[in-house]
Amino acid sequence: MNTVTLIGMAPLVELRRATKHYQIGEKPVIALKGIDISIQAREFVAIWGPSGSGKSTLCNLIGMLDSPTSGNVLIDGQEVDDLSDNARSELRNRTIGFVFQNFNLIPVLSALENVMLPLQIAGASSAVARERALERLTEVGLEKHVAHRPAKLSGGQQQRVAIARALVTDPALVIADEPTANLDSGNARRIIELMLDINASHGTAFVFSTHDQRLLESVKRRVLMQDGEIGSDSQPARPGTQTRIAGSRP
Ligand SMILES: Nc1ncnc2c1ncn2[C@@H]1O[C@H](COP(=O)(O)OP(=O)(O)OP(=O)(O)O)[C@@H](O)[C@H]1O
Repeated sequence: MNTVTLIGMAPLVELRRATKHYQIGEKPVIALKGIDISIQAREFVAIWGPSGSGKSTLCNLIGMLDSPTSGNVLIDGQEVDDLSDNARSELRNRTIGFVFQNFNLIPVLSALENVMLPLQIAGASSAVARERALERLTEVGLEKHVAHRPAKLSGGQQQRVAIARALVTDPALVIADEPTANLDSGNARRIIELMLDINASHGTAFVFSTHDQRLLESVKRRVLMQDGEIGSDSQPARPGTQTRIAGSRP
């Protein structure tokens, strides 16, 4: 499996002094206050922190789903702002896969058809899409459930389908925004373990967000968000760094 397609000297994704302001009526909301962060190829990064601290906004900027109010986003050293909308979408589709809190599967399609879809949209034949989708569903442990529609699957199984779908185009990076928010603690842990396994075996980089500190035990690089800024408890990307889990929720 050819997962990592961008292996330049530059980070996979870099944000420089990125801010994000929203306007609610008259009231401005400053969601990000000038973030500097680099995600390297093959990294596994947890973005954690309390509700409203800016985790989703940060994930959206890293994944090019949204643009910063000021500052820069670079993908493999290339300024995203310099790209046309089409070039930007093409780069995003080629580089990044997404997993969402609500799974976002298409209810009338089977697990297999859901996973085939990104490849078919990208122009792959049904035969190729089917073969690759089956491989990914097998990797996430769902080879016996390929014909099931989402409603016939548990939450944990639906999220596995969503992970298989995110991986099917062989992205260098998967962004998972609160992927465990709708799962019980056992399934939540298994989803994190699955992402860690895929990261270790295929080199796919992962950025996932959570407000649940208990899910951070196995994750070496943790970025703490606090009021739109990166907090001082964040762990830098250093191989072998393992940190003590602090006792209280952020
Ligand atoms: N589309 C929007 N319009 C207005 N304000 C927004 C919008 N999206 C986010 N915000 C605000 O920006 C701040 C950061 O929100 P964000 O969703 O990034 O935080 P979060 O840490 O992901 O929170 P949660 O864990 O609850 O999802 C919050 O004050 C939020 O209300």
